[in-house]
This record gives sequence, structure tokens and C-alpha cells, in this order.
Amino acid sequence: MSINSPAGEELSALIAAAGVNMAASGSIPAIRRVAIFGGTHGNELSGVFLVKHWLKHGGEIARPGVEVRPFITNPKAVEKCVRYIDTDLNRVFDSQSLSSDDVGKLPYEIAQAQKINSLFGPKGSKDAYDVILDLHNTTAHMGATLILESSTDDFNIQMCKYIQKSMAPLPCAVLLIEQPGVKYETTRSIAKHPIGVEVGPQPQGVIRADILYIMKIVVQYALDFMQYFNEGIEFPPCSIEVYRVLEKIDYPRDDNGDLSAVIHPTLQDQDWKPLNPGDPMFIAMDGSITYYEGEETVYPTFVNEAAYYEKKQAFVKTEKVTLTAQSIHCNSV
Ligand SMILES: CC(=O)N[C@@H](CC(=O)O)C(=O)O
Ligand SMILES: [Zn+2]
Repeated sequence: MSINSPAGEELSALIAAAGVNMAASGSIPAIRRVAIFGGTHGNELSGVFLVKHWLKHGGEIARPGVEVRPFITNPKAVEKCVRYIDTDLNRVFDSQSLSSDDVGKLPYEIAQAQKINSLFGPKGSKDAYDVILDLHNTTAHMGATLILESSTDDFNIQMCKYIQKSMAPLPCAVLLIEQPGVKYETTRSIAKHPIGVEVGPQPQGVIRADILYIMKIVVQYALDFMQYFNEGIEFPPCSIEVYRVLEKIDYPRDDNGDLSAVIHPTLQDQDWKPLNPGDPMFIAMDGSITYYEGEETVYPTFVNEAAYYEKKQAFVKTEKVTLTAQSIHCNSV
């Protein structure tokens, strides 16, 4: 069938209606500005340590034709080794906080968010950085995890695929936090292609060499991917399995809001493993157990994350889904 035939025209119209642009398919500008954020939470020390290291030894993250800028995003929280001073920096990159002009009276992290947005954004604009890798640690047994905020960013899906292949046989999960109601306005969200790097388990205020090493190689593979992309390598269509966040689950609590049960031992450290209907979730001091009563198997993660007690979150339920990306290549080689 020729593309000029009436049937061909019909087909093109159908393809156009489906939102597929055949001519520009997968053609993306070169990556020119990349930021590596550490200390978004001041007590997650792998990212703080790596960013401080790279501020002195920039050669390790340098890539031809790319500005790679390491940056401590919450210096006061880093100094005090706390998650935040006034409010969680990784929740305040919404348009209202970013435009609030109560200068002088602003909570520290809101002022800091505005400063970061003017240096690396503005969020949603053409001047925003191309990629931001934001480095976090978790007290949960998640291993290496990449956090995606969009299921349709082909560049990021391809980058996740590349990092996963490079890490093997070490696992590298991908968590998709796109769900309305669960999604939050992250520091990295000001970039065109935001990626969270979450590695655990590591206690708050502690650095473990194994966790540090995993975080370091994830960043290096991400930079390698961007370099190959800029050099004109075409990445063929791919698919990745991701864990899509469904909902947060809180601990059982008493009338005062205090915990009345803790994570059950058979769920502790079992991030990414199936939780089936009837499986234990929590156990109280009298030995009574709260069971999972849903109908579907789910995959819990962020199980017993220390920072989430105040957020009323014992773990998040996820489901496994497949994301696909079309082939991508750089349009400015
Ligand atoms: C433990 C931790 O801080 N996790 C991050 C996850 C993310 O960056 O999306 C957060 O809650 O902001
Ligand atoms: Zn964090």
C-alpha cells in the first residue's frame, strides 16, 4: 500500500489522530545541562557525601559537551543532619510555593526552593535544566531504585533501561509516582527529565560503603547514557517493568495518633516482594496481627521508612506495569 493511496491517507490521519508524529519520532535535542542534587534531605548522607566529593573532584563526573553541576540543595539541613529545617523541601515545588513573595517571612525550604528554581528551572520552561538526578537514601530495604514521575518520558525510560542493563546482576527497580493524590512536587521536578535515585537500606545520619558504591555507579551509568545519546547512538524501542504507586498505607494507630502496631516481621525488608491477600502487615504488642485484605497481589515498598512515620505512611502499595518507549536519537549531532 502506497502512502499516497486514499487508504494510506486514512492511515496517516489515524496515526496523526493517535498523537504519533512519524517525522519527528524519537528525535530529541542533545543533553547540555545536568544537575546532581544531594542533601535535599540533610540526613541522607550518601548523596551529601557524593555531591561534596564531586564539588572537589569534578573530573569524575565530567562529560564532553555537557555541564554537569553537583549541588547541595538544603545546606542548612545538611549542616544540622536533619531531613529539613521548616518543611520538607521535596514537597514544595508547586507553582504556589514557587511564586509566593512573602520575602523574609518564608519558611527556609520555600525560600530555598525558589532559589533552586531560579538556578535550575524555571519549572516547565525551556530554560530548565535537561536532567536532574536527585540523590536520596531510604531506611527501607529497596536496593537501587530509580524514581520516575511520568510514564511517557521516552528519554527517561530509555535511561532507566540502560542503567538497569549496566547494573545487572545487581537489581535496580523503577518506581513510578505519577498517581494523582500520591504524587508530590519534588525538587527534581523543575528539570525537563527528572530522576530520583533512592538507595537503601541506610539509617539516617549514617554512610555505608555498599550503599554509597551503588549510588555512585547509578550516577555514572546515567551520565554514560547521556554521553552515548549525545554522541548520536540510537536507542531502539524498549520496555521496562516498573512498580506503579497505588496508595499509601498507614500504621494502625490509637485515639491519640500513637502507633498501636508495627510492621510484621514477615513484611520487614521485603520491599518489591509480593504481598498476597491474607498476608500479615502489622503486629501489636498483644500479638494480634493485621492482615492484608485486598483482592490483588501488590508489591510494597518504602517499608518502614523512618522519614514517613510523620507522613502517616508505613509503606506504599504498588503494582507491576510495563512502560514502553520508542526509539530515541539525538537530533543535534
Ligand atoms: C526517603 C525519602 O526521602 N524518599 C523520597 C522519595 C523521592 O525522592 O521521591 C521522598 O520522600 O522525598
Ligand atoms: Zn530523601
